[in-house]
Parts: sequence; C-alpha cells; structure tokens
Amino acid sequence: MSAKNKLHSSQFHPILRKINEQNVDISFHNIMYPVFIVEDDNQQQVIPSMPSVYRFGLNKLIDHLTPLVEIGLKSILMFGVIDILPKDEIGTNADSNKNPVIRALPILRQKFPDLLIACDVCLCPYTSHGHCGIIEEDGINNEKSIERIANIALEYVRHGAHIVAPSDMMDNRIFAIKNKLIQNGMEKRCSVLSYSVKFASGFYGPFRDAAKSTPQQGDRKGYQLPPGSRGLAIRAARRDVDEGADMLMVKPGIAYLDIVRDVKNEFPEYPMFIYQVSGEYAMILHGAKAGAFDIKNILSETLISMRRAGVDCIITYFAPTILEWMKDG
Ligand SMILES: NCC[C@H](CC(=O)O)[C@@H](CN)CCC(=O)O
Ligand SMILES: [Zn+2]
Repeated sequence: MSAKNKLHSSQFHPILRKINEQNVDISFHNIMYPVFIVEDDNQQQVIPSMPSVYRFGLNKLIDHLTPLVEIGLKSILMFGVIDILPKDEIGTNADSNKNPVIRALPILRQKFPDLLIACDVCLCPYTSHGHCGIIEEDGINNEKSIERIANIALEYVRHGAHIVAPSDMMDNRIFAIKNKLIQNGMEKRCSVLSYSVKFASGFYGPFRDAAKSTPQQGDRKGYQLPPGSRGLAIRAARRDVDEGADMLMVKPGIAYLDIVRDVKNEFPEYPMFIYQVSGEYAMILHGAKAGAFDIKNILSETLISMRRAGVDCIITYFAPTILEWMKDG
C-alpha cells in the first residue's frame, strides 16, 4: 500500500482544503455583469423568463449600477434592446446615434469612471429577420456581415466602449474589427473579447425573450457551433487568436466546461471568459425557488467548476447576488 494514496491528510483542516483548491476563488474582477438597455431612459421592464433581471432605461440603469459599483462591481457587458426604433435588414439602429448603447456609453463612462464597459456587438437585436448577420437569397452574406459588425464595433469604441464583444459568430469578424480599429487609430483603447466558441444552444431561450432577438425564420445552426463538435470549437478559438482577439470566450457555460479546458490548455496566455447564459440562470433560479436545492451552494459550486475548468472571468446575471455574498464575506 502506497503512502501517496492517503488523501484525508490533505482534507482534515479547512485551510488545507482551501490550499488544495487552487485558483478557484471568485474576486470582483472575475465577474462581468450583463445588462440590457432600452431607449426610454426611465423604463424598467420585467423579463418574465428571467426573474430579477430587467431591461433598464439609462436613468434606471444608473440607479441600478450605483450601489453595485459601490460594493465592488468591476465590469458590465451591455446589450441594446429597441422597442421604438425600427428594425431593418441590416440592423441600421445597431449604431445609429439614437441607439441606447451609443447614448449611454459616454454617460456611464462619466458616472462610473473605474467601471470596465464591454458592449455586445451583433445584428440580431436590430434586424427585422433576427439573424446575427446580413441575410440574402442564399443565406448569410458573411463578407457584408463582418463589414457591418466592424463598423458597429468602431462606433461603440468611438463612444467609449473599453471592450467590444462580437457575439455574431460570422467567420473572420475578429480580423474585420481589429483591422477597422487599426485603420481608425483606435486599436490601443479597445480590447476585443471574442465570443469565439459559441454553440447553437437551447440555453439561450430566456435571452431571446429579453433582447427580442429570436430569428424570424430558421435558426442559427449555420453559424453557431454544433454542440457536439470539439474540433470546430478549438478551430474557432484558433481562428480568433490568429485574427487578433485579445480575450476568448466559451458559451454557454455549464454544459461546455470540457471545451473551456481544451481552449485554456491550448491558449493559456489568453484570458478565458465563460458566459453563464440565460437558460443556466433560469435553471438555477427556478430550481432553487422550487426548493430543489440551496441557491448559494449550487451557484457557488457552479462558479468554482468554471474557475477549475480554466475560466478567468464569468459573465453572469447572478452578479448582483454574488457581489452581495462577497460583501457579506
Ligand atoms: N447574438 C446572439 C445572442 C446570444 C445567443 C442567441 O440568442 O443566439 C447570447 C447573447 N450574446 C445569448 C445570451 C444568453 O442566453 O444569456
Ligand atoms: Zn446575434
């Protein structure tokens, strides 16, 4: 019998257990908070499929973020949602001066000077067809889509975004964005967080309610990855690394931790983000509300699993809850 196979000697004391849990702590900079912003500055809209998550107008968003920043919120990921502005084939209002993200950026930068502000870049909340790219007779026109995505990203940077996060999954949009930023001398003041490894998932349902971004026809399987494809996953990450992404992401989270580990092992020098998406949020919340488990135990264990898989930053709608827990110690 080997003396090496005695594990209880590493577990009998809480600090020994902590020492054996390397790099899984959650600090403020490991959490990014996704927020939805609408055109009417004084609106606060309930999202039935995402209890405690709201669509905020700018004034309400400021009210909501102020106490969170005070207790340690370090970064947000902003999604525009339009009700009044028209949607069209190319998502014109994704970067119009009436776009709620464009209007909010300079004000949020001034209100919260230390807050890191990321903007999701996609067409789906702004297109009449609800797809993440420009649709023509034979489907997505990739080249036109990435030119449009790059222009939108540039506008968000121009108005103050620290990070642009293209969630469209078009091929070569990272190169298009990086190139556009370089051509406009803006590349030094913006980080590109690529939704590099994003799967065609059923876990996005509640978000599509929240962002009113469900495709009118068809689905996104032609440009979001097949859930079973480990090969396409690592190829997608490699494509974006080659094109100049500053940070990588796997999405959704809980069902794709093996992919996180693959990507982190392949590209350890890149910050690894994970998106705990709307369906994961709803699953945990409704499960806890149904009394199936204690939310703090399950959510903490889920966050630890993400950090153990190699994640550096977790995008989560639970950010306010997590910050409260951290404040209470
Ligand atoms: N740009 C696509 C939106 C996308 C998924 C989708 O609806 O296909 C995500 C936002 N980046 C959904 C996120 C979520 O479900 O919380
Ligand atoms: Zn999209």
